[in-house]
Amino acid sequence: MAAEAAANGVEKEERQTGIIDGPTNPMVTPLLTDLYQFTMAYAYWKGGKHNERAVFDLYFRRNPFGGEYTVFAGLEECIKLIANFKFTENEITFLQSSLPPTCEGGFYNYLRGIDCSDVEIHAFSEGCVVFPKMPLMTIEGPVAVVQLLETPLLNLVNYASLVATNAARHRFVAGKSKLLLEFGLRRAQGPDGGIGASKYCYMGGFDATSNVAAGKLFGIPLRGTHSHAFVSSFLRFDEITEKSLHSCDGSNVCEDFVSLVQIWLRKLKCSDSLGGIFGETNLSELAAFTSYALAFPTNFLALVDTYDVIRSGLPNFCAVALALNELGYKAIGIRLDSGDLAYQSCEARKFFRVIEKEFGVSDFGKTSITASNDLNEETLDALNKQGHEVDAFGIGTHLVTCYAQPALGVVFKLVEINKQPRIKLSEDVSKVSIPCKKRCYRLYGKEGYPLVDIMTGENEPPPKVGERILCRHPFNESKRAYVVPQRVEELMKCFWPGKSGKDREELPPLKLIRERCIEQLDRMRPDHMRRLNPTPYKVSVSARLYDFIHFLWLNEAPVGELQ
Ligand SMILES: Nc1ncnc2c1ncn2[C@@H]1O[C@H](COP(=O)(O)OP(=O)(O)OP(=O)(O)O)[C@@H](O)[C@H]1O
Ligand SMILES: O=P(O)(O)OC[C@H]1O[C@H](OP(=O)(O)OP(=O)(O)O)[C@H](O)[C@@H]1O
Ligand SMILES: O=C(O)c1cccnc1
Ligand SMILES: [Mg+2]
Repeated sequence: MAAEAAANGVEKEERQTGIIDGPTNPMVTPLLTDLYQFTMAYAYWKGGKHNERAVFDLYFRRNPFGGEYTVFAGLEECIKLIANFKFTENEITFLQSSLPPTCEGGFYNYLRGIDCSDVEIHAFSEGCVVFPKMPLMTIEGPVAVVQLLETPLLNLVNYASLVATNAARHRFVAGKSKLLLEFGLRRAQGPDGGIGASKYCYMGGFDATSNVAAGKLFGIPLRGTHSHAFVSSFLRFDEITEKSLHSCDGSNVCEDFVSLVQIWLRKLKCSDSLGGIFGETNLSELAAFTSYALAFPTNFLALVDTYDVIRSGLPNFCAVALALNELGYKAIGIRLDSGDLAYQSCEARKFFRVIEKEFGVSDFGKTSITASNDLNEETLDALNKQGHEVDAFGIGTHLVTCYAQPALGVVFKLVEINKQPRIKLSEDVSKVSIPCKKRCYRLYGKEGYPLVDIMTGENEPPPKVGERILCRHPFNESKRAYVVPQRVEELMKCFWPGKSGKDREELPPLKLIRERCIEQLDRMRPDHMRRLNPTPYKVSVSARLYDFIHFLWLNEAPVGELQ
């Protein structure tokens, strides 16, 4: 394992060519592709076609999760791959042993020499809200090289965009004021799934992750509580040997914090307003909470459902929180991880408010309530409908595994070769590709909302503010509309100029991408965003592009013969 890691390190060093770092995951190499990309590359090379200039579009056909929007994610990792795309000798040797022995040696010399310096990439900015059929990325370059990129680019964009969209959808249901914590690492599809989930859930609007490696790699805020194991690991109070605690301002020391907690529990039991709600609480749980508070007096948050939330966890938490309060500390709150989260959160809030009033502890009623346990869009929606008092949600399995829809169908299709537009036909009209190298615009209406996205041919004049333009459904003749845009936004920017001499768009830090994503989602018309029967956002082509698609379609489709 160590030798392998060292070898990977050497390979990585050998590969570094650009000023852009390599992909986050060292498994992302030019070999992370399907075999058929190499066999096609060989056949292109053998046929002398490998340097023909090709244009591919990367796009998807349907929004995920029954919604009408998608968040585009994964671009930075794509550019990191492109910037460092170079075969190592070791990889060439492996390829030589994997392709048929009839493949000529000259091909491997060709592979040795290739990189992405002649590849040009235009793309939407990462974190943008995107829609079906629009090219998210356009990749232009020597056909054999771009062909090799198909699988890794799809791999880097598919899950990233899916999980970022899932996160955005969870944020939408939870509401802006809630703290959203991604807790999915243990359930994610392997280490890369876990790291990717943390990065892209943050991008899609989560506030923090429990994944420490992701915190280090991407600067995502880290948050966490503790587990049931910590609570059940305690049997008795006398396990706590170091009982002293400095007051928050350091002015005095409480020599026996354990006794102070027990005094507060008795006070709670005797309280007029709380009397009768609980009797004997679980004392091993109280020992666990006390010990945790001694370890983290400024960050005390307790998981209260190990034995019984109302009869034990809640009063035990409050006893510790009030003892901390006496020393000038403010407890953070509780986490609920089972049972009826709406009911329990409301009960907990009542309990906190009573304490605030009865013991005069200001803001105790606002003590934070975190909820977790198999949460998803539906449960968040159900909690909202019932009414709840949860301030923060910890979400794992459903979020990171994209349980509701495990894949986004992003595809990579040839749209032009040697300046000749190409089309892929299908019985299923939604699968017909849109030919040509294109330009993409978002047209905004009077109210400031995006109205429609439109694709035009590369050399068509762009839509102009205040000028009426016909927007046509790419395949359905009767669906068309005139639009007078109040604002026109060109959507694709050059992220990798190749030899074009264009400026390269900078890759922004994750935090800025997240801000862009949140801002774009906010700017959408609400009916596109609602969960039930959202209105589809219109994606269109110019009249000229429409005519050209259908001309090419007729040209390429064989005429049937009836017998
Ligand atoms: N008020 C509520 N309305 C709708 N769904 C809820 C509500 N409260 C909790 N849930 C959801 O109900 C499900 C309860 O699951 P389950 O029965 O497995 O948990 P539990 O038995 O309470 O907890 P555990 O088995 O983890 O101790 C979870 O998916 C949770 O998110
Ligand atoms: O439920 P998720 O959305 O995946 O969130 C993460 C879960 O992971 C932890 O416990 P774990 O599930 O490991 O054990 P538990 O089911 O017994 O709580 C935590 O207590 C949450 O319940
Ligand atoms: O910090 C937590 O509470 C946490 C982290 C991961 C999974 N479940 C909970
Ligand atoms: Mg669980």
